[in-house]
Order: sequence, then C-alpha cells, then structure tokens
Amino acid sequence: MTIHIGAAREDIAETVLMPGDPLRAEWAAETFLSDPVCVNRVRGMLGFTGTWNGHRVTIHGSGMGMPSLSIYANELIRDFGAKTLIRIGSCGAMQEDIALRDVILAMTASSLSTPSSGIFRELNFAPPADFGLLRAAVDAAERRGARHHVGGIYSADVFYDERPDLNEIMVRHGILGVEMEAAELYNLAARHGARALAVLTVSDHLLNEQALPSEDRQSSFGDMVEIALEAAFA
Ligand SMILES: O=P(O)(O)O[C@H]1O[C@H](CO)[C@@H](O)[C@H]1O
Ligand SMILES: O=c1cc[nH]c(=O)[nH]1
Repeated sequence: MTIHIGAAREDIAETVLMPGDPLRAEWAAETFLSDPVCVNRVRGMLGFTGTWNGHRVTIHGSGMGMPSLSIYANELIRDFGAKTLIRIGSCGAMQEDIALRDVILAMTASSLSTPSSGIFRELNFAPPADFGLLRAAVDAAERRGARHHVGGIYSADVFYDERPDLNEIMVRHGILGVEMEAAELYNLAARHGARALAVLTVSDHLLNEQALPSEDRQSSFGDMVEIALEAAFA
C-alpha cells in the first residue's frame, strides 16, 4: 500500500496498462480482462487487476500530465514491482495522413520539459520506447489490420497550447501526435530498468480540428487496448 495506491503488493500485476482516464481503465478492464477486481480507488484513480489469455494484468489510471503519471508509475515500479508499463492514451494528430481513430505507436517522445528535467539538467535525454514491445505492437497492429503509424510524438505540459510556431516546427519534423504523459513514462522506465511503450489512439486532429466526443475517448478505443495486451505478452 502506498500513499496513492491502496492495494497490497500482490494485487498489482507485473504488466500494467495505463490510460490517463480512470474510467477508461474501468471500461478496458471490464471489456478485455477476465475476473477484473478493483484494486485501487484512492482519489478516484481506479486500478483493476484481472487476466488476459491467462496472464495477470493491471489496468491503472495515470491521470493527466506527466507529474500525475510520475506519481503512479514510480509507485507501480518501485513499490509494486511493475516491469512492463504500456500507456493506452488518446492523442491529437499532427500529420495530414493521420485520421481520427488511427493508432500511433510512439518510438520516441519529445518534450519541452518533463518531471525528470531537474535530474538530467543540461542533458537532452532521448526517451525511447522498449524496442521489443514496439516491434510486437507493430506486429499486433498489422495482424488486426488496424491503421497505425510508428514514429516520434510530443509529450506536452499543457493541453491549451499557446505556441503555434512550435506546432509548425513539430509538423515539419514529422512528429505524429501530441499527448501529455509518454516522455516521463519512458524516462522512468529507463531509470528503473522497466519496459515501456505508448500505444495511442487519435482523438482529435490539430490540422483540421476534427474531434471525437469524450464518451468515445473513454470507452471505444479497443484496438489500442488489444494491441497493448498482445505486445505485452508476445
Ligand atoms: O486520454 P488520455 O490517456 O488521458 O491522454 C490524453 O488526454 C488528456 C488530455 O485530454 C491527456 O492526459 C492526454 O495525454
Ligand atoms: O494531449 C492531448 C490529447 C489529445 N489531443 C490533444 O490535442 N492533446
């Protein structure tokens, strides 16, 4: 039991899927896991443990933004022994050839800053996905016939961005999409010897302003959940 996760150590699996939205965690656990049990509800940040194809899996919310993700990922790794952490998140697309509901597999995560910036100081550490997870996720997406893209994403500190010039630079440098947690998840995985990947679904488009409603973001991104599960146990 930790300050933010009211579970016993054995209640949390070594493989953890992390959506930002705790209600997406509930939906994904009820939809894809057998016998899901709620193992955390401290501050409403829901976590569930069940099995998928016989493998124990926890699906636990991260909250929005890297400081929130950092609290849960630190406790999951350091106190509960999590070894594989896969973010299942929504993102905004930044390239013309990417459509709503496409899946983005984040090979790298650029940022202006992360909660680890104070540790890295002048070093621009490049937070990477785990290659084995990434390769397995690509295979899973291809098997499912899911429209997917592999490349760099941007982990932002703010949702309401005031830097159109920065977006233009990222579009020009091939960044696929923007979200708010992956870079710090990759930093923490590198620091603690865990495996991490972000599997994202496009919920809105920065270039054409299309957007899905919040209900769809909460409980309809099934491809990304199944891709994450297949990758974790490949
Ligand atoms: O849908 P989730 O996983 O929360 O991810 C995205 O959505 C939130 C912003 O609406 C941020 O957390 C961003 O990273
Ligand atoms: O962080 C996010 C998530 C979804 N869409 C965005 O534009 N930003």
